Amino acid sequence: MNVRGIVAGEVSTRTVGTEYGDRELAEVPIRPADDASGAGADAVDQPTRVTCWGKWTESAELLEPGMELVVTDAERTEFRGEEGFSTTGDSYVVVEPSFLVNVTDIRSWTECPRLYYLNKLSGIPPNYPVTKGTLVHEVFGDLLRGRAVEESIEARVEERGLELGMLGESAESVREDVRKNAAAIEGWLEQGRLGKTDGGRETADVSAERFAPDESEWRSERLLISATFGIRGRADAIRGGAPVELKTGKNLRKEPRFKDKVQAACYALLLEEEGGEVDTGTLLYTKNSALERDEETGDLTPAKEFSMGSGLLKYVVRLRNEIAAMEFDRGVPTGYEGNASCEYCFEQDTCMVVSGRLDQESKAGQIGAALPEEEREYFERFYRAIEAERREVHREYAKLWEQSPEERADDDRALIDLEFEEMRPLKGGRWEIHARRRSDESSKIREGDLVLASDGRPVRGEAELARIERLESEDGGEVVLTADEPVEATRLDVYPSEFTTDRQLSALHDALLKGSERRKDVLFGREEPVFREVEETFIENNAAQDEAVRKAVGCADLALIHGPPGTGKTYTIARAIRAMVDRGDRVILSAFTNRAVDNALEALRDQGFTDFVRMGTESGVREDMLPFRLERSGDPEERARELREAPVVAATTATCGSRVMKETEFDVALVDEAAQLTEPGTFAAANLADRFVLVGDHEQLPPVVRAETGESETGAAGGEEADLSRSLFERLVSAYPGAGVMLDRQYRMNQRIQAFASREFYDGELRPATPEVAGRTLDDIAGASREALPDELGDPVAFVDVAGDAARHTDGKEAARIADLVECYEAAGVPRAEIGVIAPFRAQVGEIRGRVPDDVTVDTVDRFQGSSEEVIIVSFVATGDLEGPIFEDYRRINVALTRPKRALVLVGDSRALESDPVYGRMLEWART
Ligand SMILES: Nc1ncnc2c1ncn2[C@@H]1O[C@H](COP(=O)(O)OP(=O)(O)OP(=O)(O)O)[C@@H](O)[C@H]1O
Repeated sequence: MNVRGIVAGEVSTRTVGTEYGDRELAEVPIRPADDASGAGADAVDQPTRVTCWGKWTESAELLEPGMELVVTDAERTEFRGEEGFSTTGDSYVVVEPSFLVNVTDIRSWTECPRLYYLNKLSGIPPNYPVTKGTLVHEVFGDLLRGRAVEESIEARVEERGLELGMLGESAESVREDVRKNAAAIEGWLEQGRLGKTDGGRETADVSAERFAPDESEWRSERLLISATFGIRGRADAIRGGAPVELKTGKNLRKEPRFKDKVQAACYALLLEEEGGEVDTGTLLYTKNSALERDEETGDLTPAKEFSMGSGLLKYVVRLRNEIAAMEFDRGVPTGYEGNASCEYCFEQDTCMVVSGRLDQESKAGQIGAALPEEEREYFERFYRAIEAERREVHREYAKLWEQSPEERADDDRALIDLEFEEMRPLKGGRWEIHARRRSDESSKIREGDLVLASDGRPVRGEAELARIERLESEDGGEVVLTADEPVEATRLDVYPSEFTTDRQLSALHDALLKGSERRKDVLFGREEPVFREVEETFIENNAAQDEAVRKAVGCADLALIHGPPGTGKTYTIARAIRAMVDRGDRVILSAFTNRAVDNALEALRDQGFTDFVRMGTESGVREDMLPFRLERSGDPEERARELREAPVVAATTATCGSRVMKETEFDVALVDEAAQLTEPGTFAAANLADRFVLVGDHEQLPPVVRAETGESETGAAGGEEADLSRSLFERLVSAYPGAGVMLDRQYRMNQRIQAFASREFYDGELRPATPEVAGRTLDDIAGASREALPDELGDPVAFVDVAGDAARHTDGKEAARIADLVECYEAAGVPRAEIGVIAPFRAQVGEIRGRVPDDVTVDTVDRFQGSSEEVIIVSFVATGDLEGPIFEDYRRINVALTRPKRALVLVGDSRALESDPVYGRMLEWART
């Protein structure tokens, strides 16, 4: 039986005499979880005790009250009349099982806990050995899938042209390198095909039959997630049910390296959880085959097998527990936890620098002066906040097994209704998977997303990471996926990714540990930002825009452009970039979303400037910008030159944090949608340049933060997450008002429409740019007339009162009324595609979508930011005395109300809305 619960008090350890001699035990008081399978109904919520024997005391000693604990194969015990549980010989003790530790992290933790931490901080370094390693792995996968070796090498090296070019490598020398490593793989596969083992001592007791390499027994790259052990990873390959790991280094001993065994053992655990029996692991050291026998002594066989004992499996779980326990309170390892020797460590210097700069205790010691206290404190705060985000991502993972498929679908986290149709192998070894939808349920899944495609069981079944190439929303709609491995997909799940957390952490690290002193002086308020006088006039007809361009061009450190809705941010950005390029600056243009990046490029093109390259994936970049997209594959030198020499490079902030981009430098970083970026998220772009210009509006959507603010789960005072929800843009606007300009003339809304937002959010300073804008109405649209509208919709701003029903997140009556309104506008001659409907909850979005024609855009506020329509209808789903916030915060209301150009209709329950002061004022405005 498995016991799961929350640690409810202090753990006590002692030694007792048993019939086998003295043994250690640890007693852990726990509160069993509701679903504790073994606890029995009567024991639910009753504190009880788990006794952990022997080596498991090490894990038990890591426990603190509040942590979660799982003991597998526990047995019920009674001791002095008290019931409890105890570990058995088959048990595993798992600390904080919902914290999913990566297999590669467990591997670096065995080398040194500090290495694990350093890897997390600085991300994967851009260097040739890393890229070569990836290439060899890719070729390995290809060979297993039956691709010819030369073809694979050729194609894989070509694909990484840009990356290799930035590292200064030539295609020919890389191919040669990879070829040498691939020889080991090929030789080994060949042996396998002949039904032989490699003859090493470790394999003597492994029968050849068991590994009789029937092709169907092979699988390359397999994503494995364990709910029980809290471990996740991608195995390089699985042969006859056992893990095979590829290492591009050499190993001249008979035995695999210990850390490599640990890694293979992790995969073995993951495979065993699926029901297999794993008793061997194989490590393939590809460099061995590239060595000359007469120059090296030792065992040159690349493949080394070892037998997988239960002792090793338990050991890796204990290692994993150390990581999970340390991460519980987001601690920082010192290196003393392990017994590695710093002397032989390649990372010793980095380790000492990080310890020195952050004044951390470390086994390697410290070098260099510590950062000023405020910077260390800042680092600490943001580190913790980012790690809190990571925890939230892990919680999302846990939902993969905690929620039923229906619950996941209701939560918009999965499409569970697919009918699998067919799979086709693609050139290059990938697969194209076709399926059809059986309903038109909404979900968060979009084209271009990476999802977990499965046979219906994302954790225990067949599951693969797949990209959505096509996703039709209606019943019977087509779904096309591409994946490295075939999977008969009937279900797609949102794949929780730590990508953003990882990138934020390394941007934070780079900003503080590698950033210029001058930049930090300004960021930390020790020096004021400096501006050069710029005499030139850039924009004749808009004084604020013109000043914004002058600030952007003249800043020595930073400039801030505050752009309320429709004030020409994009136009100003394009003008500023041209002015900078004229002065000889190289510019990185970035934004939070692909859409904003493409919009800014479009504005540049409209202004006659096209000397830019667009970084991004094919599915991320908008079609009209694809011709400017920098192809990653090709000749290394050529590709790198294109990136290094372009006067303007455009990419999302996420891409700015990539390894390739870290190899480039710019004079200026111009970042749009900066108010939606966290501070570290902003650094990802700003780190690449000497100066930066942020453009945004902190009165619209803030950065998306998953972790809740307030009390943190450890009970410590909250607030650390709050740092992430405030953008650097917002902080700097209030710290240096003089460094910013607010664009105050809007080119979008009729005067009536903008009045409320101007007063409520922009101190009344937002005005229509021209009389034409101020006086816009539906009559300006060809074929449309306000005359044809019912009286209540005659004014550009209207309110339609619909008494709320009691439901929390939907309102059918309101949805029906909105469908009527859409018809009215259509009848009055407004094209459907010019009508947008905004609702606060996804459920209501679904409710409305079912009632209006497809070409009317219906969505939540977040999806509307940055866009506009002729007519906007807002559904409030307000009810009762407004218990919860409708639009989460008022900034969302600002976004909703500023999307329309010519007509705005608010639909809601006036009694409910009046109970809130801001909505009350909104009603007053809408009704006058
Ligand atoms: N100085 C100007 N003179 C004439 N037209 C302008 C000027 N500035 C902006 N516009 C026009 O106003 C419209 C809105 O500008 P733009 O798209 O740059 O706004 P934005 O602030 O980026 O909008 P959003 O709030 O949606 O991000 C565009 O059609 C643009 O061409």
